[in-house]
Amino acid sequence: MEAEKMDENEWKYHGEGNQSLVVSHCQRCVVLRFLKSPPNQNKTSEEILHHLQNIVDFGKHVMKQFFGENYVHHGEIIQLPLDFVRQLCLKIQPERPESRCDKDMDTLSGYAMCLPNLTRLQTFRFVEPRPILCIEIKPKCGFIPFSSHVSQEIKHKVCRYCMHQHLKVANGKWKRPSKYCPVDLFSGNKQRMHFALKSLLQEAQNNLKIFKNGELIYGCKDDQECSSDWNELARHLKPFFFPSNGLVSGPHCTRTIVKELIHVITLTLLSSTDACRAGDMKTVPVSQGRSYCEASAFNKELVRNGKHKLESSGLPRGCLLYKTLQAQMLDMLDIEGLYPLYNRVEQYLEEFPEERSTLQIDGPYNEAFYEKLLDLSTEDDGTIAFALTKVQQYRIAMTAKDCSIMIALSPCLQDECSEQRPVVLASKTRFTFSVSVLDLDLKPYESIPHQYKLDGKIVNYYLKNVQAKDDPVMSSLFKENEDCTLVLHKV
Ligand SMILES: O=P(O)(O)O[C@@H]1[C@@H](OP(=O)(O)O)[C@H](OP(=O)(O)O)[C@H](O)[C@H](OP(=O)(O)O)[C@H]1OP(=O)(O)O
Ligand SMILES: Nc1ncnc2c1ncn2[C@@H]1O[C@H](COP(=O)(O)OP(=O)(O)OP(=O)(O)O)[C@@H](O)[C@H]1O
Repeated sequence: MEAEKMDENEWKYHGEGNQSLVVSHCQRCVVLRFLKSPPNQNKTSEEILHHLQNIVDFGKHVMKQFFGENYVHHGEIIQLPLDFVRQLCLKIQPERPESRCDKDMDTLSGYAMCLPNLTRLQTFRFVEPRPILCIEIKPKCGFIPFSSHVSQEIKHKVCRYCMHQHLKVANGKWKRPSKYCPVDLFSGNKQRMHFALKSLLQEAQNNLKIFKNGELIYGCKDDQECSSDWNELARHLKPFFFPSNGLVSGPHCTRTIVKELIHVITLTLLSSTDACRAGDMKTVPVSQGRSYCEASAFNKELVRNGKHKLESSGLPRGCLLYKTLQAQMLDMLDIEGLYPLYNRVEQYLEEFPEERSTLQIDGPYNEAFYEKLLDLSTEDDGTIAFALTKVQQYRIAMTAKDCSIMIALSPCLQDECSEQRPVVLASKTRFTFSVSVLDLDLKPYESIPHQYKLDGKIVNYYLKNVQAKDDPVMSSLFKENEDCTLVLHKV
């Protein structure tokens, strides 16, 4: 891309999260990703460049090893004319959701990341006439903590996402709780995965978005403005799934189309389209801990029907969900076991601040950094080296718990499908597809105390307001002492 010929009119607002804002090119399959920061907390150009370099290095040298070459797109840093960036910022400002405007896009440094547009198929450089559907899923944490450091029994039974839902609804972040449970999605069991995906379609929150030809057609633009009209969605999807059947309509048709969509997403999520270095590394056995969440609506339904055994078929080793789960499980000690180790590192840094760079706390995220992550021992020998390895592994796990998966699908005729491109079959169509992972920015070392506090809040809220209400004995105990934020232990 020629930076000097940049024209803001060729770019449009695409989306944003808490840390970055993304614009897409109208003709080419690329996006620009800009960092964001709170007003009046602008970083210097050098700091922005350093941050972006860290993001690229981390994707290239670390996350590619965990996820595989094809799934990760680390992108490159681009220096843009400041005038272009300022004009672009003005142009897209009206498109931005209000809830994201507490932070401003960086317009002072001129640096951004240039990445492939993952809402397009990865084999095409230019926007092409072929219709493309893209499903973005932010799956969140797919396992129940197995660490012996966990102090509350509930954490061994109910997953963090399901507990967190209650706090989020109470705080007004979402109007309704979602029935989605990540442990079902990561189970590898098709029935459970179908249920999880259907729940995401019912209440997308910030966990599901659907794009058609690069445009958002389903999901939340804003925390307030969510599109969840299945009839409208089916209207968009019909040409993809039933290209020659113009007559089918009505609720039955909507359900059929949504079912087809869920089926195709499940198959692509279970497909293996890449190998990776860490794939051969023995990380954490998926069988550790409980394989289902007690709060999952799917599980509750089974229990209601007198069935008590939830199946988890396990994920195929090569699929992106498996790799994501393995990376998430680098959180072996849980934040409760990790926090004292973080404090050990902090204490050491207080004594030897000059060691911060040798310890690679803030990078560089290179081959040496990756190599140190491979030590999976959990036996604490009291050293700073042990504490640091666990802290860095925890940061990787947190990153994998917050990343998103992009599935791009394009219908193809039988003779069009080449052997190089994976294909997935729906009942009336076949699709070529690509699966990628995005938002792999390493979570900051400094966020660990926040994680510790948030964990306590989520669990306490759940115990006090949800579990206690389900349990008459607990409920009366809480009523007797409304101030009690302390957690009750089983006797
Ligand atoms: O802590 P969580 O699980 O609420 O995750 C945060 C996300 O909230 P979510 O629960 O997905 O709605 C949150 O997403 P939203 O901004 O709420 O869409 C961010 O992704 C946040 O990451 P960062 O700290 O900005 O890098 C995420 O924070 P991290 O914990 O990943 O740092
Ligand atoms: N390479 C890409 N291709 C297409 N769309 C993208 C790409 N990168 C990001 N996006 C879109 O932009 C949105 C915001 O990007 P991203 O998730 O990286 O932001 P973030 O601020 O880091 O997120 P978070 O809030 O999770 O920290 C994504 O949800 C996705 O829809």
